Amino acid sequence: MRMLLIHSDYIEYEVKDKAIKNPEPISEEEKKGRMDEVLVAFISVEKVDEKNPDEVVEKAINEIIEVAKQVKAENLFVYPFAHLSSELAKPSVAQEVLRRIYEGLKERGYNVGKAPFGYYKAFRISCKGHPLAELSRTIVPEEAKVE
Ligand SMILES: C[C@@H](O)[C@H](N)C(=O)N[C@H]1[C@@H](O)[C@H](n2cnc3c(N)ncnc32)O[C@@H]1CO
Repeated sequence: MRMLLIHSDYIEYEVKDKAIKNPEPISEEEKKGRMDEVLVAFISVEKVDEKNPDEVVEKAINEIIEVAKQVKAENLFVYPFAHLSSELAKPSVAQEVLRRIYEGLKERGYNVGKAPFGYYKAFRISCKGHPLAELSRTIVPEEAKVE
């Protein structure tokens, strides 16, 4: 899994079109969204994550929370983003992994937003620009680590 973490004044998105055959069903109000004072996690779920989705979900949640504490962000935003890797997991696995990350962050008491899965989206983001405002993380299951 590849994550790009951007501490932002705001993130806003607008759904434009379906990008896969069966995108996540969304309501009218979910076609646009905005969150202010937020740590945005752009996430590409990778093929290697299919070896142990449980583990990568847990690791991703912990990584995001660690950065949220460092930058003192209370709002989090999970953004499915298929552009951080050339070895993407199939959509069904990716959607479930992202859903579990979203739910796990909420369970840990954070205010969490998300962008819909499976669409082309326009988005605007305002990065805060401080030294920890732009971070990336790579997460792989233990068994995928080569000696
Ligand atoms: C396209 C761009 O504007 C938009 N931002 C976009 O990326 N849309 C992606 C994700 O929402 C989702 N998606 C599919 N596979 C994956 C994956 N392995 N990991 C994450 N998301 C995925 O399906 C869409 C098409 O790949």
